[in-house]
Amino acid sequence: MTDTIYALSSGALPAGVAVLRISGPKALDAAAALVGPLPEQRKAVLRTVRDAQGQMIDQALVLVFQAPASFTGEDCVELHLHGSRAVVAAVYRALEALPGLRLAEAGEFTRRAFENGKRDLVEAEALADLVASETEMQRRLAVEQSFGGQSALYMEWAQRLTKARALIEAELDFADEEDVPGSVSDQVWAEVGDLYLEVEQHLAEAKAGEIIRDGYKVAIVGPPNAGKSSLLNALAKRDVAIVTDIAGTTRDVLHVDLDIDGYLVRFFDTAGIRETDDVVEREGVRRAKDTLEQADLVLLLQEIDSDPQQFAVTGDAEVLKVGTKLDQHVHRTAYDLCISTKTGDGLDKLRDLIATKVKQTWSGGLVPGRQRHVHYLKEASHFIQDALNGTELDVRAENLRGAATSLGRITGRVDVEELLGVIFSQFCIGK
Ligand SMILES: Nc1nc2c(ncn2[C@@H]2O[C@H](COP(=O)(O)OP(=O)(O)OP(=O)(O)O)[C@@H](O)[C@H]2O)c(=O)[nH]1
Ligand SMILES: [K+]
Ligand SMILES: [Mg+2]
Repeated sequence: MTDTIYALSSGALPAGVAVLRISGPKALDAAAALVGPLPEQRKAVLRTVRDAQGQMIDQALVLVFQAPASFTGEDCVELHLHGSRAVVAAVYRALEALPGLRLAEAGEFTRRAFENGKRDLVEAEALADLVASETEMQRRLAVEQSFGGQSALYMEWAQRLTKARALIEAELDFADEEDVPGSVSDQVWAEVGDLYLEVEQHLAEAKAGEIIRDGYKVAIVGPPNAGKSSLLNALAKRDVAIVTDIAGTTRDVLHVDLDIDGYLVRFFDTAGIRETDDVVEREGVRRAKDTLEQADLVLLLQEIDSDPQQFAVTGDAEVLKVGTKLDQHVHRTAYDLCISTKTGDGLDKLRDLIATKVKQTWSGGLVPGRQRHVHYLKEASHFIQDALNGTELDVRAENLRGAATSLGRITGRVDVEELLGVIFSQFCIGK
């Protein structure tokens, strides 16, 4: 029999309330052992929680969810206890003493929800993202993927592919017979071609998902003493980086995460880029160049009126030229923007500019949320491409099956053969 599992589902203790969740075949018995007769399901009732000796542990709200109408799809009980470490420890001890019960492993409730068909993989991952979300956009993306149409989109694509395959296979089977229309296949391949474009378009938005989840990466680069670390500190509003008038102060890459208009933006302060014999500084410069290449946006800092920088900016990130120490110079048009960290001049404008840029990265629609999704989407796309370019009809059909299977792996739900049954029941070839 499946173990019955329990764990704290709410946050760190102490807290006003601690929600302890019990799930599995013995959940109801276990809860009854602690609180006596259980309330009617889905009705919160106050009960006294006692240990096996009858000693009172706490008073708690008890909520019963009977299978399958629960988060995990199993019998579930929630105890809303007072959120103290000692209360929770005492309840854990009481539960541990019951046969067939054990503490849940990380993610085990959600895993059971998946196994019992309550959520697919995309929804389960998105739920984890939602719980971990810190910015408004991370929340929105997670909600979109958890309860929006992400899974339905992949399911629909798999369905279209499977239908196309069924039609192609039908043509193979009935090729010699007169009663099958000569070329449904032109139409089928045109539709597969449309689908290919849709998948590619969706894949092209993978970057947006990555930026929302992992942050929009802004590299602060430039020659030594340009004021890079001063800018990082000004943005962070605290002394994160060491600032001195010695050129070559920063060596390690330092970063600060900011929430700008609901987006996670990660600023990286780097070593001033220059030729140097100093081994440590040279490593710093190498890291600075690395950071530059991986950035979504580069802030190229330079003191106004100083000699133009001597290094090439590589990578495909957009570059903003920022003139620094505006308090000591007059504004020059050679820069996209001029700032002074001393007076704060231009900093709001810089922030606004970055906000505008990061907002352009996601329009709020469905985008691949994770590397795992991107992997299978690319796999599906390759299969579709091979199907479109192939010559042997049976090989082409097999590629269509491969593509549908890849899509099915994203949600972990789409059983291609099952889909085939659904589709075949809708048409009447060979009837
Ligand atoms: N007047 C003025 N001085 C500034 C400003 N920003 C930075 N400085 C000064 O310029 C010097 C270098 O500043 P940093 O922030 O350390 O420059 P950096 O680009 O990080 O330098 P490295 O890490 O050595 O590459 C320090 O003495 C700062 O006080 C500014 O806006 N106005
Ligand atoms: K410096
Ligand atoms: Mg510095």
